[in-house]
Amino acid sequence: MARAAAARLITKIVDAQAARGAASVVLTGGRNGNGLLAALAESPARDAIDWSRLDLWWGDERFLPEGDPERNVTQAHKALLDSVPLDPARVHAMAPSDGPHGSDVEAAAEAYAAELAAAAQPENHASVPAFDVLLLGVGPDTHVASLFPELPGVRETELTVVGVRGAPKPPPNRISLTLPAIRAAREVWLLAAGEDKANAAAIALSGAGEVQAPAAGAYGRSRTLWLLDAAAASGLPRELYPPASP
Ligand SMILES: O=C1O[C@H](COP(=O)(O)O)[C@@H](O)[C@H](O)[C@H]1O
Repeated sequence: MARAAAARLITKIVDAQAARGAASVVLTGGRNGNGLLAALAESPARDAIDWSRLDLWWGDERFLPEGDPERNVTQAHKALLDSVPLDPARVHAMAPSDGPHGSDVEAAAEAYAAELAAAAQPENHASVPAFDVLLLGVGPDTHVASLFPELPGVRETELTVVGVRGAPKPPPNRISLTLPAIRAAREVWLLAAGEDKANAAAIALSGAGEVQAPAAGAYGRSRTLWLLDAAAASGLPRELYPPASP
Protein backbone atom coordinates (compact mmCIF):
# COMPACT_ATOMS: atom_id res chain seq x y z
CA MET A 1 0.00 0.00 0.00
CA ALA A 2 2.82 2.39 0.90
CA ARG A 3 4.60 1.79 -2.42
CA ALA A 4 1.38 2.13 -4.44
CA ALA A 5 0.43 5.35 -2.63
CA ALA A 6 3.95 6.75 -3.07
CA ALA A 7 3.83 6.06 -6.83
CA ARG A 8 0.45 7.81 -7.09
CA LEU A 9 1.72 10.78 -5.09
CA ILE A 10 4.80 11.23 -7.29
CA THR A 11 2.57 11.33 -10.39
CA LYS A 12 0.16 13.78 -8.75
CA ILE A 13 2.97 16.15 -7.67
CA VAL A 14 4.62 16.07 -11.10
CA ASP A 15 1.25 16.75 -12.80
CA ALA A 16 0.44 19.64 -10.43
CA GLN A 17 3.87 21.20 -10.99
CA ALA A 18 3.39 20.92 -14.75
CA ALA A 19 -0.09 22.46 -14.58
CA ARG A 20 0.39 25.18 -11.96
CA GLY A 21 4.15 25.62 -11.53
CA ALA A 22 4.17 24.32 -7.96
CA ALA A 23 2.48 21.64 -5.89
CA SER A 24 1.23 21.56 -2.31
CA VAL A 25 0.85 18.47 -0.16
CA VAL A 26 -0.42 18.10 3.39
CA LEU A 27 1.42 15.36 5.27
CA THR A 28 0.05 13.05 7.93
CA GLY A 29 1.81 11.37 10.83
CA GLY A 30 1.41 7.81 12.02
CA ARG A 31 2.56 4.45 10.70
CA ASN A 32 0.83 4.61 7.32
CA GLY A 33 1.88 8.19 6.56
CA ASN A 34 5.51 7.52 7.46
CA GLY A 35 5.42 4.26 5.50
CA LEU A 36 4.37 6.22 2.42
CA LEU A 37 7.20 8.75 2.92
CA ALA A 38 9.76 5.97 3.36
CA ALA A 39 8.51 4.28 0.17
CA LEU A 40 8.77 7.60 -1.67
CA ALA A 41 12.36 8.01 -0.42
CA GLU A 42 13.24 4.60 -1.87
CA SER A 43 11.57 5.16 -5.23
CA PRO A 44 13.89 6.08 -8.13
CA ALA A 45 10.90 7.99 -9.61
CA ARG A 46 11.24 10.56 -6.81
CA ASP A 47 13.76 12.35 -9.05
CA ALA A 48 10.87 13.33 -11.36
CA ILE A 49 9.70 15.79 -8.66
CA ASP A 50 11.07 19.32 -8.58
CA TRP A 51 11.49 19.40 -4.79
CA SER A 52 12.22 23.15 -4.78
CA ARG A 53 8.67 23.81 -6.05
CA LEU A 54 6.82 21.76 -3.45
CA ASP A 55 5.01 23.22 -0.44
CA LEU A 56 4.62 20.87 2.50
CA TRP A 57 2.08 21.40 5.26
CA TRP A 58 0.90 19.16 8.11
CA GLY A 59 -2.61 17.98 8.92
CA ASP A 60 -1.74 17.68 12.58
CA GLU A 61 1.08 17.72 15.05
CA ARG A 62 1.76 16.25 18.45
CA PHE A 63 2.44 19.30 20.66
CA LEU A 64 5.88 18.32 21.98
CA PRO A 65 9.31 20.01 22.15
CA GLU A 66 11.28 20.69 18.97
CA GLY A 67 13.10 17.57 17.79
CA ASP A 68 11.04 15.19 19.93
CA PRO A 69 11.09 11.78 18.19
CA GLU A 70 7.28 11.54 18.53
CA ARG A 71 6.64 14.77 16.61
CA ASN A 72 5.18 14.15 13.16
CA VAL A 73 7.63 16.61 11.59
CA THR A 74 10.63 14.84 13.19
CA GLN A 75 9.45 11.50 11.82
CA ALA A 76 8.78 12.96 8.36
CA HIS A 77 12.32 14.39 8.23
CA LYS A 78 13.76 11.01 9.11
CA ALA A 79 11.58 9.11 6.62
CA LEU A 80 12.05 11.45 3.62
CA LEU A 81 12.53 15.18 4.05
CA ASP A 82 16.20 15.05 5.05
CA SER A 83 17.07 13.22 1.85
CA VAL A 84 15.48 15.53 -0.75
CA PRO A 85 16.38 19.11 -1.83
CA LEU A 86 13.32 20.95 -0.45
CA ASP A 87 13.18 24.73 -0.11
CA PRO A 88 13.13 25.16 3.72
CA ALA A 89 10.86 28.21 3.32
CA ARG A 90 8.23 25.91 1.79
CA VAL A 91 8.25 23.39 4.65
CA HIS A 92 5.48 24.61 6.95
CA ALA A 93 5.81 22.76 10.25
CA MET A 94 3.45 23.40 13.15
CA ALA A 95 4.98 24.98 16.26
CA PRO A 96 6.56 22.84 18.99
CA SER A 97 5.60 23.15 22.66
CA ASP A 98 8.88 24.97 23.41
CA GLY A 99 8.54 27.36 20.47
CA PRO A 100 7.38 30.98 20.20
CA HIS A 101 3.99 30.21 21.80
CA GLY A 102 5.38 28.18 24.67
CA SER A 103 2.90 25.61 25.95
CA ASP A 104 -0.13 27.59 24.68
CA VAL A 105 -1.55 25.11 22.17
CA GLU A 106 -4.39 27.43 21.11
CA ALA A 107 -1.90 30.23 20.29
CA ALA A 108 0.19 27.76 18.25
CA ALA A 109 -2.96 26.67 16.36
CA GLU A 110 -3.88 30.31 15.69
CA ALA A 111 -0.39 31.00 14.32
CA TYR A 112 -0.66 28.06 11.91
CA ALA A 113 -4.09 29.26 10.77
CA ALA A 114 -2.52 32.67 10.03
CA GLU A 115 0.29 31.02 8.03
CA LEU A 116 -2.25 29.06 6.01
CA ALA A 117 -4.37 32.17 5.41
CA ALA A 118 -1.33 34.10 4.18
CA ALA A 119 -0.65 31.34 1.60
CA ALA A 120 -4.30 31.09 0.44
CA GLN A 121 -5.12 32.21 -3.10
CA PRO A 122 -7.66 35.09 -2.98
CA GLU A 123 -9.48 33.73 -6.04
CA ASN A 124 -10.42 30.59 -4.10
CA HIS A 125 -12.24 32.59 -1.40
CA ALA A 126 -10.89 30.23 1.25
CA SER A 127 -8.66 30.81 4.23
CA VAL A 128 -6.35 27.91 3.41
CA PRO A 129 -4.49 27.09 0.16
CA ALA A 130 -6.14 24.73 -2.35
CA PHE A 131 -3.86 21.82 -1.42
CA ASP A 132 -3.24 19.42 -4.30
CA VAL A 133 -3.25 16.37 -2.02
CA LEU A 134 -4.07 16.14 1.66
CA LEU A 135 -2.96 12.86 3.23
CA LEU A 136 -4.67 11.41 6.29
CA GLY A 137 -3.71 8.30 8.20
CA VAL A 138 -6.86 6.70 9.63
CA GLY A 139 -6.53 5.74 13.31
CA PRO A 140 -8.02 2.48 14.63
CA ASP A 141 -10.67 4.63 16.40
CA THR A 142 -11.48 6.42 13.06
CA HIS A 143 -9.59 9.59 14.01
CA VAL A 144 -7.95 11.58 11.23
CA ALA A 145 -5.33 14.32 11.76
CA SER A 146 -5.92 14.99 15.49
CA LEU A 147 -9.71 15.03 15.20
CA PHE A 148 -10.90 12.34 17.59
CA PRO A 149 -14.44 10.95 17.90
CA GLU A 150 -16.72 13.14 20.00
CA LEU A 151 -13.99 15.68 20.99
CA PRO A 152 -14.67 19.39 20.30
CA GLY A 153 -12.20 19.60 17.38
CA VAL A 154 -14.31 17.44 15.11
CA ARG A 155 -17.33 19.71 15.64
CA GLU A 156 -15.45 22.89 14.64
CA THR A 157 -17.09 24.68 11.73
CA GLU A 158 -15.41 28.12 11.71
CA LEU A 159 -11.70 27.77 12.55
CA THR A 160 -9.26 26.12 10.15
CA VAL A 161 -6.85 24.95 12.87
CA VAL A 162 -7.58 24.01 16.47
CA GLY A 163 -5.62 23.24 19.61
CA VAL A 164 -6.59 19.81 20.93
CA ARG A 165 -6.45 18.89 24.61
CA GLY A 166 -7.25 15.51 26.14
CA ALA A 167 -6.60 13.39 23.04
CA PRO A 168 -7.15 9.71 23.89
CA LYS A 169 -3.92 8.81 22.05
CA PRO A 170 -0.71 10.28 23.53
CA PRO A 171 0.31 13.00 23.67
CA PRO A 172 -2.89 14.65 24.93
CA ASN A 173 -2.05 18.08 23.47
CA ARG A 174 -2.06 18.42 19.72
CA ILE A 175 -2.68 20.86 16.86
CA SER A 176 -5.02 19.87 14.04
CA LEU A 177 -6.58 21.11 10.83
CA THR A 178 -10.37 21.03 11.11
CA LEU A 179 -12.80 19.29 8.76
CA PRO A 180 -13.57 22.56 6.87
CA ALA A 181 -9.82 23.04 6.22
CA ILE A 182 -9.43 19.41 5.14
CA ARG A 183 -12.36 19.76 2.72
CA ALA A 184 -10.67 22.72 0.99
CA ALA A 185 -8.11 20.32 -0.52
CA ARG A 186 -8.48 19.33 -4.15
CA GLU A 187 -7.88 15.70 -3.22
CA VAL A 188 -8.03 13.94 0.14
CA TRP A 189 -6.33 10.54 0.39
CA LEU A 190 -7.08 8.37 3.42
CA LEU A 191 -4.46 5.73 4.20
CA ALA A 192 -5.29 2.54 6.07
CA ALA A 193 -3.05 -0.51 6.18
CA GLY A 194 -3.16 -3.36 8.68
CA GLU A 195 -5.75 -5.41 10.49
CA ASP A 196 -6.19 -2.85 13.26
CA LYS A 197 -7.62 -0.41 10.68
CA ALA A 198 -10.33 -2.79 9.38
CA ASN A 199 -13.06 -1.70 11.81
CA ALA A 200 -12.30 1.98 11.34
CA ALA A 201 -12.51 1.71 7.54
CA ALA A 202 -15.74 -0.31 7.73
CA ILE A 203 -17.39 2.17 10.11
CA ALA A 204 -16.30 5.29 8.21
CA LEU A 205 -17.42 3.85 4.87
CA SER A 206 -20.78 2.57 6.12
CA GLY A 207 -22.52 5.91 6.59
CA ALA A 208 -21.33 6.78 10.11
CA GLY A 209 -21.56 10.41 11.26
CA GLU A 210 -18.38 12.49 11.32
CA VAL A 211 -18.63 13.31 15.03
CA GLN A 212 -18.60 9.62 15.92
CA ALA A 213 -16.22 8.69 13.06
CA PRO A 214 -14.12 11.69 11.93
CA ALA A 215 -12.76 9.79 8.90
CA ALA A 216 -16.31 9.78 7.50
CA GLY A 217 -16.20 13.58 7.28
CA ALA A 218 -12.89 13.84 5.41
CA TYR A 219 -13.35 14.44 1.70
CA GLY A 220 -11.81 16.57 -1.02
CA ARG A 221 -13.29 19.11 -3.43
CA SER A 222 -12.57 17.02 -6.55
CA ARG A 223 -11.66 13.61 -5.25
CA THR A 224 -11.57 11.42 -2.15
CA LEU A 225 -9.44 8.29 -2.25
CA TRP A 226 -9.29 5.53 0.31
CA LEU A 227 -6.02 3.60 -0.09
CA LEU A 228 -6.23 0.33 1.81
CA ASP A 229 -4.37 -2.96 1.95
CA ALA A 230 -6.28 -6.26 2.00
CA ALA A 231 -6.25 -6.48 5.82
CA ALA A 232 -7.69 -2.99 6.30
CA ALA A 233 -10.30 -3.63 3.58
CA SER A 234 -11.41 -6.96 5.06
CA GLY A 235 -14.37 -5.52 7.00
CA LEU A 236 -15.79 -3.33 4.23
CA PRO A 237 -19.42 -3.72 3.22
CA ARG A 238 -19.64 -6.27 0.42
CA GLU A 239 -20.64 -3.70 -2.24
CA LEU A 240 -17.45 -1.70 -1.60
CA TYR A 241 -15.12 -4.66 -1.53
CA PRO A 242 -13.23 -5.08 -4.81
CA PRO A 243 -14.19 -8.18 -6.81
CA ALA A 244 -11.72 -11.06 -6.46
CA SER A 245 -9.21 -11.21 -9.31
CA PRO A 246 -9.71 -14.12 -11.73
O1 LIG B 1 -1.33 10.20 16.18
C1 LIG B 1 -1.59 10.15 15.00
O2 LIG B 1 -2.23 9.06 14.51
C2 LIG B 1 -2.85 9.01 13.23
C3 LIG B 1 -2.89 7.55 12.76
O3 LIG B 1 -1.69 6.90 13.08
P1 LIG B 1 -1.42 5.35 12.86
O4 LIG B 1 -0.08 5.09 13.47
O5 LIG B 1 -2.54 4.60 13.55
O6 LIG B 1 -1.43 5.11 11.37
C4 LIG B 1 -2.17 9.94 12.26
O7 LIG B 1 -2.98 10.07 11.16
C5 LIG B 1 -1.95 11.31 12.89
O8 LIG B 1 -1.34 12.17 11.95
C6 LIG B 1 -1.07 11.17 14.06
O9 LIG B 1 -0.78 12.38 14.71
